[in-house]
Amino acid sequence: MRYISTRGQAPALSFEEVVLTGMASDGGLYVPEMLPEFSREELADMAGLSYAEIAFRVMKPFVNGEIDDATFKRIVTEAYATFNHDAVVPLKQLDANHFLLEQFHGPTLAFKDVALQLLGRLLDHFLKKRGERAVIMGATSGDTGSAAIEGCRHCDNLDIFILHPHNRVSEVQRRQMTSVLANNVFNIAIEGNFDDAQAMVKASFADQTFLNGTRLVAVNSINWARIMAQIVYYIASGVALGAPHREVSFCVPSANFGNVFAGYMAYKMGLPVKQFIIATNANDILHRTLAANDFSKKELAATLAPSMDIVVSSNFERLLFDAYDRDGLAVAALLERFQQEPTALADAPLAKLREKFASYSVDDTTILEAIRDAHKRTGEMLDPHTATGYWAAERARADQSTPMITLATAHPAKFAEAVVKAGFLGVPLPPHMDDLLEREERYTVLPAELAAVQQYVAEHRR
Ligand SMILES: Cc1ncc(COP(=O)(O)O)c(C=O)c1O
Ligand SMILES: N[C@@H](CCOP(=O)(O)O)C(=O)O
Repeated sequence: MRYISTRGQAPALSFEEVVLTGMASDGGLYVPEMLPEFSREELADMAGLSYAEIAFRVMKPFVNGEIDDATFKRIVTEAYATFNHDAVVPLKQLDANHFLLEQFHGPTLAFKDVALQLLGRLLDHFLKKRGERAVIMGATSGDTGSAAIEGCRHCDNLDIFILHPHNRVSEVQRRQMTSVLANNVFNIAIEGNFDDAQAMVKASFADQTFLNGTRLVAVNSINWARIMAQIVYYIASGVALGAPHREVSFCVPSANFGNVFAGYMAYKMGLPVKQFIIATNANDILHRTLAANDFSKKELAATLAPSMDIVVSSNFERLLFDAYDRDGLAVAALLERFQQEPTALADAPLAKLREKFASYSVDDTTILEAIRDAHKRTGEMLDPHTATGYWAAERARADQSTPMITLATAHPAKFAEAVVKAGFLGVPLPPHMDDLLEREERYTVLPAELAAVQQYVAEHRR
């Protein structure tokens, strides 16, 4: 198994190399040259296995023998032992055919833990084996940051720099990052938005001279290992609800598109999926593109679902690569146009996407309505991101008898503002975060300027 760039001009990499990098040198993202496929029998055999065992089976072909089976199994088992639910991502039935896939039982209460508990351990494994150090630069709209810090902070070979948009993440999210006072963890509050932070991280991959030869590694979903780990829960939840013998659909609160793209990979690997519903907040580029072929930037809006306040959706590039029949040059040309001016997809790729994907955009008022409605109908308290998915799924499934699995991407305790605005008293933090709001914080505020950020990283890395 080799990994190739979505823009077709960068060297192919091994699994180890792809884990230890970020973007491809041509500005693209890495994807497997060929996807492994599971037969119906192999899928059926996974029903009833532990999450760690399914994870091992699903990810083994991607690892390609570059980690021996016993070691990889240990890494996977340790990663998922950090979750406080035996099922890791349990399914909760809301009604006859609507299910929530609860992805917030990890250490930092959002779906990012599923991949980052694994990625931290993979980085530790490969860096120790090589006797190398590395610098992590990550951009976060609130959830990736704490999950990356939690997943990687025990790796002494890593210095972790996380950029979050100043005053645009929830208090709980900020404190989850800034109260980690380890000497290899550096939080930078950017005077800008998530897109600014993500652009600076990507620019740092494109020109790494400021690091004088030290390796730069990504923890965002531009790193293929993030997607790989996220494929697992689609397969695990699908087989739990009867796949491959029946189809399932998924509704995914989406922004940077890593989560739903992982679902699409699961489908391409053999999981029978009828449809993917993409739910966005008011930052609706994914919805506009699918519904109206309007692939254009719009000013970023601050919403009640702040982790999805993203305009430039990184992983959409991976889907475009597939939709454009893996023509890297066509993808590169489209994305260069997109950076300059409003653009549109060609007819054939758009038609291909519409075969499998539908989309909804959910504004703040509707998010609050969805939180209230879900609570009244099912007794569940949803976080505002999950609420976008719940609302979209309820609309989308009106014409479907297929089980609908809505991804519950975060715990409501992380987003008190929305919960209170919806008319509730709030949700307590779990015991391991009881004193979060009293913990000491450490972070540095910087302007949204690449030179300032790179200078900070160069000066502070150990
Ligand atoms: C809680 C939550 N839900 C949904 C999303 C959207 O996921 P993705 O960026 O993979 O589309 C994010 C982050 O982007 C998130 O933090
Ligand atoms: N919502 C994310 C944004 C970054 O997405 P990623 O999946 O590419 O890491 C966050 O919470 O930081």
